Amino acid sequence: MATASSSSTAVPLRRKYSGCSDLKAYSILRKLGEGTFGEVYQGHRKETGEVVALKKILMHNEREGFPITALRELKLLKTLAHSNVIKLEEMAVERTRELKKHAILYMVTPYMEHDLSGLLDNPNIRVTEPMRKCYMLQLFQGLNYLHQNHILHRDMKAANLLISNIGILKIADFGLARHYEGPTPKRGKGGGEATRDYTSLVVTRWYRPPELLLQLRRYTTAIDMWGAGCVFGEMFKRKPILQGQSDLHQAQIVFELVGSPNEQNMPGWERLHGAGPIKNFVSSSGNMNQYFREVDSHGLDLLKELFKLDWRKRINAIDAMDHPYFKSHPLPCRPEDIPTFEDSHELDRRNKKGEKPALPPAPMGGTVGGGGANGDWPGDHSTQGHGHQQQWGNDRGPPGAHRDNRQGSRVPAGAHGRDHHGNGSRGHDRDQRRPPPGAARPSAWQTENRPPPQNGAEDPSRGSTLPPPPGENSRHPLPLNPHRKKDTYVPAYDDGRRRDDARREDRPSRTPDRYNDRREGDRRDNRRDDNRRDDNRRDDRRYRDDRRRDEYRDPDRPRAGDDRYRDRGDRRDRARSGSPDSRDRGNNRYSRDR
Ligand SMILES: Nc1ncnc2c1ncn2[C@@H]1O[C@H](COP(=O)(O)OP(=O)(O)OP(=O)(O)O)[C@@H](O)[C@H]1O
Repeated sequence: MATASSSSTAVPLRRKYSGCSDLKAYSILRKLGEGTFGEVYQGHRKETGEVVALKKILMHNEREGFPITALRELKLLKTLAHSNVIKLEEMAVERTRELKKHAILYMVTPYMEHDLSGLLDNPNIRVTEPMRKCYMLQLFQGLNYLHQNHILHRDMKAANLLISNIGILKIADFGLARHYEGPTPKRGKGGGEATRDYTSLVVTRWYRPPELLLQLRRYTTAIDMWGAGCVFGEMFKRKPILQGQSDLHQAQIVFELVGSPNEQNMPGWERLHGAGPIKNFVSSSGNMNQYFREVDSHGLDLLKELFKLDWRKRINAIDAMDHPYFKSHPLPCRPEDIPTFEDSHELDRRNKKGEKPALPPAPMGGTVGGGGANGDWPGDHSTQGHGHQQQWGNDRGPPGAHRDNRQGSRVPAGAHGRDHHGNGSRGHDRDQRRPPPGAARPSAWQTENRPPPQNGAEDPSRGSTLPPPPGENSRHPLPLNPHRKKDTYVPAYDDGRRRDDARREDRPSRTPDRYNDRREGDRRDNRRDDNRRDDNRRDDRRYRDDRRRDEYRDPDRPRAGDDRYRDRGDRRDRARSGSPDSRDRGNNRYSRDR
C-alpha cells in the first residue's frame, strides 16, 4: 500500500499512502453527529470544494491502539460497493505538534444531507407514500446486497440511514457489522437458519428483534429485517415505534404490538435463554391492525412480514423488494423526483429542540443484550450473573420521565452516568444494591414493588387490558419503582459528573477516569469468581480464532506487526468490557467481534 516516492538515497523518504490524505486538505464546517467511536463533521475538500463527512475515530485509550471496531468498519467499508451503501472515499490523518505520536484518523464519506431519523423528525418535511416506498425499496436493495455478501449490519436504525438531496438512501455505520457465515437468504425462504452463534449483544434496543431480546445467539440476516420493519413503521409514525425503556420492557411492547410468542408463531422460543420472564407476561394477540390503521393493506402486510416473530420465516430482502406494496398505487417515486429539503440530521434536530439526552441506546458490543448489563431480565436464573444490573441497579425512571420522543432512554435528570457497557451498578453503587452474601436474591417482582404473578394469573399491577399502542404509549406500562435511581441503560456511574451532559450513555465513556474505574471494577469482579474467568478464557480463545480466520481471509490484511497489533486489540477490548460480573464480561468482551 505504501510506496516510497523517492528512489534517491540522498532524499529522505516521504511515504505516500493511497486513499489517505492529510486532514489539512479539508476544512471542517460543523458537527453532524456523534456516536460510539467518533464524532462526525461536515467538511469540504479545499482542492475540489467537494462536501464530505469526516468521522473522527476516537482513541479511547491511546496506549491500546487503533480501535478494533473502527478497523472492522474500515475493512468492511473498503470491500463494499453499492449505491445504497455508504462509500468510504478515503482516510484523513490529523497530525499536529500535540499529536506527534498518535495521529487522529477520520473516515471520509460523501456528505449526505439527511439521516432518516432527522428527516422524519423535521416537521417541515412532508413524507409522502411514494417517497416512503422509494426509500424502503432502496433500503431493501442495500440490505439485500449486504446479506448476499454475507454481511450482517446489526445496527439497523433510522439514524444510520443517510439520505441525499437527490433522494438516494445509503446504509451507514458498520461499526457493529460482521461477516455472516450462514447461507445467504433465498427467494421465498425467509431468513433461513444460521450455522453458528454470534453475540446477542447487538442492535440498538428500540430496533432489536424479539429473538435477540430472548437471547438467541444463532441468529440470521433476519435481525436486520426486523430493524427495517421498525424503520418502516417509523416512517408512518415519524418517531421510533418501539421505545422500550429496558430490555424487558422492550420485549413487552414488542409482544403487545405483534402478539405474544407461542409454539406456532415462534417455535422454540421457550427454550431460548431469555424466555423465562416473558412467560409471566400477560398474553397478547397483538395490536398491529389498530396501531397501523392508517397504513393500506399492502403496507400492513409488509409490516407483518417484517415483524414475524419466527425469524426463520421473517421476510428476507429479496422478497421484500418484490412485495405487492411496491407494485400497488401510488407507485414508488424515483429518487430524483423527491424534492430537496433543508439538511436534517438527528443531532441538528436534537439541538434544535434543546434535547440533550441520548438517542436510542446503541450497543457497543457488550453494552446491550437481554439479561445483560442493561438486561432487566427478572427471575431468569439462567442468566444469573447477567442480571445483577436489573436486580439491583435498574430503573425505568420516575413516572412521567419518559418522553415520548426520539430519546432512547427514560433518563431522570441526574441519572445519566453509566459506562458504555451499561454497568451503572458498578462500583459502590452496585455493591450497595447487592444483597448481603448468602441472602436470597429478591425476585424482580419484589424489586419492582409489585406482587408476584401467580401461575396463570394476571399481574394485578399490569391490568388485564391491552395497553395503548406502543408508539402512543408515553407511560411505562409496568409500575415504576420510585426507589430506583438508574435506568438500565443509564446505570449508576456515580462519579459526580453532570449527568445531563452525557449522551449515548450506553456508549463508551471517553474519559480516562471512567475507563480506569471500569477496569478497576473488572479486576474486582475477576477476583471474585475464578470459575467465570475460565469462561472468559474460552471466549478469548474463540475470539482469537475468529479474528485469525477473518484476517486470513482478508487479502489486504496487515502483516507487519500483526501479533503485536492483535494483542493490543485484545487488551483494548478487555478494558472496554465491563459488566456486572466476569461471566457477563466474558460474553460481552468481544461482542463486537462476534
Ligand atoms: N456521510 C454522512 N453525511 C452526513 N451525515 C452523516 C454522515 N455519516 C454520519 N452522519 C451523521 O452522523 C451520525 C452518526 O454517524 P455514525 O452512525 O456513522 O456514527 P457512530 O459513531 O457509529 O454513531 P452511532 O453511535 O449512532 O452508531 C449519523 O446519524 C448522521 O446524522
